Amino acid sequence: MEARITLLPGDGVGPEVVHEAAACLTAVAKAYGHRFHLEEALIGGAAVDATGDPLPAATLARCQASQAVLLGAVGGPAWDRHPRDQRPESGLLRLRRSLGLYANLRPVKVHPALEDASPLRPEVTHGTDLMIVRELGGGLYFGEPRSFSDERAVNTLPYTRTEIEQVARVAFELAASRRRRLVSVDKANVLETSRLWRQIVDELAPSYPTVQVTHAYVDSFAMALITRPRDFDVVLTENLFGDILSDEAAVLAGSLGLLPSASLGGPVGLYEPIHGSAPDIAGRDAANPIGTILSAAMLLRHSLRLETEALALEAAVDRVLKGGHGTSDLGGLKHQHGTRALGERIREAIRPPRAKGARLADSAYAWCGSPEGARSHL
Ligand SMILES: NC(=O)c1ccc[n+]([C@@H]2O[C@H](COP(=O)([O-])OP(=O)(O)OC[C@H]3O[C@@H](n4cnc5c(N)ncnc54)[C@H](O)[C@@H]3O)[C@@H](O)[C@H]2O)c1
Ligand SMILES: CC(C)[C@H](C(=O)O)[C@@H](O)C(=O)O
Ligand SMILES: [Mg+2]
Repeated sequence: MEARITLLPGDGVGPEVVHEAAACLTAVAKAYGHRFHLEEALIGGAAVDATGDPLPAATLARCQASQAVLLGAVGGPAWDRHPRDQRPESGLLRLRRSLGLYANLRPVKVHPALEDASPLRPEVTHGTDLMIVRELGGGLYFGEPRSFSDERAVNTLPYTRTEIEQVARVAFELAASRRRRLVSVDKANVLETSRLWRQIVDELAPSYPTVQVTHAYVDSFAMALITRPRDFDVVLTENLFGDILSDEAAVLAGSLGLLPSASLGGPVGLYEPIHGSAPDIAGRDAANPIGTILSAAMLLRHSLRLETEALALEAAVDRVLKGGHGTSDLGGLKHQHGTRALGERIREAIRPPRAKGARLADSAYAWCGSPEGARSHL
């Protein structure tokens, strides 16, 4: 197939990790006989420096004209004092909103080769396989009124029935196609929007009779997530809670650099690692590219509907980790590499279709749960 994919490298380690993931997409295209047209555009601080706008109109137009977007990260100390609409992060938020993306899928798996990479005990983390479904288009990030002065600052946390229902349905569908457990995380003991959230999740539950639904308060859930992660399957939550809980969940996996994400809901999907621009290691060939490479696998699966190719890329990552290869953030692995060398190893591990020993679906990172389930409500 032919596909147009926009690359948004962004800031800090963004260009380094996107470079490796884009090369993986090219390698998949070659192995499987596709033509991917990869075109770069500016976003974030890089775009502010070049144009004064963290999401230039040309970038948005290019994203809208492609089938999928792969983003690295935005932000960094150079832009921290810029006014809000010229901050790199505001460009990313505008992009998510403009593309109509409301469901952010953040899978968290603990790879058997990385059980010693986490500060948590392997008895706790072993076998963890979660899907965090984070609402992405509403809540505190976008709520009005918002204001700032030296004496008083305001943010607002609104949610409408429609916003809650549409993301909750994605989570229910995913749960139905996975291990049929859904935990909805809120703060209904304090927040009105959380009360509505809980009410709507309960209203939807009878339509998904196979799914066992529970509710949890975000404070105690934050503890449960890292003390008994195997108890959870799909985790549904609002925008800010999902942001925080997914970084916390990275501790289970072994590094923030490992976790991918897919943002869905509109005609064009956005794929990005959950980490930021990592200014402390930027430009040193030290960033872990796996989160971005696994995001590229999600892109193949969700936007291009190339499930076998997605599995092939996930299997390549799996094989490289099993061989003891990683970046320096993955403590305990035998062979430590830079970003580029690890990316190259992963590319070389991509197997063409029907290759001997490909065993794609068996890899530790293989998607669990039918993407069709998620699609039916997107
Ligand atoms: N989606 C995004 O673009 C995104 C996400 C989060 C943060 N940010 C922005 O990034 C900037 C830095 O934020 P931060 O430092 O709080 O968070 P961060 O995620 O950039 O970094 C947190 C820690 O994790 C490490 N880390 C992150 N990615 C890594 C990787 N791929 N490999 C190895 N280690 C990795 C970093 O070195 C750092 O020690 C801020 O401007 C923030 O707003 C952007
Ligand atoms: C950079 C920031 C706006 C972003 C968010 O909060 O959504 C990031 O933390 C993320 O997790 O993608
Ligand atoms: Mg975040």
